[in-house]
Amino acid sequence: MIKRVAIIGVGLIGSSLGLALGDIKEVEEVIGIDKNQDYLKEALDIGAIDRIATLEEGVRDVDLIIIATPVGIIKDLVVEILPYIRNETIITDVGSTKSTIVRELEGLVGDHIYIGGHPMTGAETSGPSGADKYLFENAIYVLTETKNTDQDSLEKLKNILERIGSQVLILSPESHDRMVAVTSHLPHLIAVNLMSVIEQFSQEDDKVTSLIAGGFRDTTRIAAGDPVMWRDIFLNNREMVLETINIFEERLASLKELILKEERESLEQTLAEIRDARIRLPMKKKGLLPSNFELIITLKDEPNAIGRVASLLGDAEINIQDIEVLKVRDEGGTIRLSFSQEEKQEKAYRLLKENNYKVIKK
Ligand SMILES: NC(=O)c1ccc[n+]([C@@H]2O[C@H](COP(=O)([O-])OP(=O)(O)OC[C@H]3O[C@@H](n4cnc5c(N)ncnc54)[C@H](O)[C@@H]3O)[C@@H](O)[C@H]2O)c1
Ligand SMILES: O=C(O)C(=O)C[C@]1(C(=O)O)C=C[C@@H](O)C=C1
Repeated sequence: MIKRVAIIGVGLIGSSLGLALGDIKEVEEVIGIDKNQDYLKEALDIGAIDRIATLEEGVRDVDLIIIATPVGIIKDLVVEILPYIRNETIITDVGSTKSTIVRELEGLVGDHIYIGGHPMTGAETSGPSGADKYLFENAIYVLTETKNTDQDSLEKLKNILERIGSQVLILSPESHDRMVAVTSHLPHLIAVNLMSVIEQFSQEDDKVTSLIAGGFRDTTRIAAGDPVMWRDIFLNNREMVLETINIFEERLASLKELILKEERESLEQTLAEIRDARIRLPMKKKGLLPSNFELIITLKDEPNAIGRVASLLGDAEINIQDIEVLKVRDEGGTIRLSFSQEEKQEKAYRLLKENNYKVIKK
């Protein structure tokens, strides 16, 4: 049974895991280790960890060690802790890339147990201030399996991750890296590149940014992500990322060609095929994407309008996963609420209707 957990790196993912695991009855203690003292204090204040420890002392007598630092230093940290830990302690990490880390660590850990992990959920913020105990609810959590994987430990880890609401998907490190190159790493690169284009335009005319609407916001949110984390991801999954960039460049070149040659029909047909593929994505089913169940609510322009919605749902113990202001007008505004499960969306919908809110499901 996993009773004591040490988290190395109490940033966004580490603290979110601390909050979620701390809620499990059998988990008696969550220990926080970090090089950043402010983050450690913050993690302690929000209840993500029960106490702060040094690397050497914190990992000595725990059942599970989670390494939640940038990818580039995971291997060195594991090497550093090996002399202090018990053989049966499970070591895992949450790094966004897996092949290199798993290959290197499996060669290094000897009789110790290491299982690679990667939660397919997150945010563009860093540190414990953005931590969310519901981050893993209904989200895919990848665990890697190789011929060296200890099956009992894999099962134990899978079990505890399911207890915090994740859907565990077991993959080889290589297929994980191939898939995330296109679902996560390429999107980040595109967001960053798009952001750099608007930067160039806004240096010529600063009014450009005032024309930003939903499309730009939706496609660039992740460009605010931590540069160290993303540097490590791109360099660690270099080959796969380069392969997806090549495919992206080819696709962009053919779209460019259609526009250049004013090929109306082909352009429309290509756009229609891509739109259909986007609509077919399993966004609302349990699948490779975290579910996203949304409500759109129109509010009157009055003080604390959003606060009242939040309180109404909070009092009914319905957790709002995300809240976004879509439009603000003189007569009021529109907000979008996201929930992690369809049942929560349904419960919130009924409650808001009963309280005479103008609300639609998405
Ligand atoms: N942010 C996301 O959306 C997301 C999602 C899934 C996985 N990940 C992965 O999770 C890991 C952590 O990302 P995050 O978003 O929580 O970043 P973060 O910056 O919020 O947290 C990283 C933490 O690691 C600590 N750290 C760095 N070097 C350290 C060292 N030598 N010793 C001890 N602590 C050290 C930092 O002080 C910080 O608290 C990364 O490997 C990232 O690839 C991130
Ligand atoms: O910001 C988010 O919403 C995320 O899900 C972050 C995200 C992603 O976009 O794929 C970023 C990197 C991680 O390794 C996993 C998740």
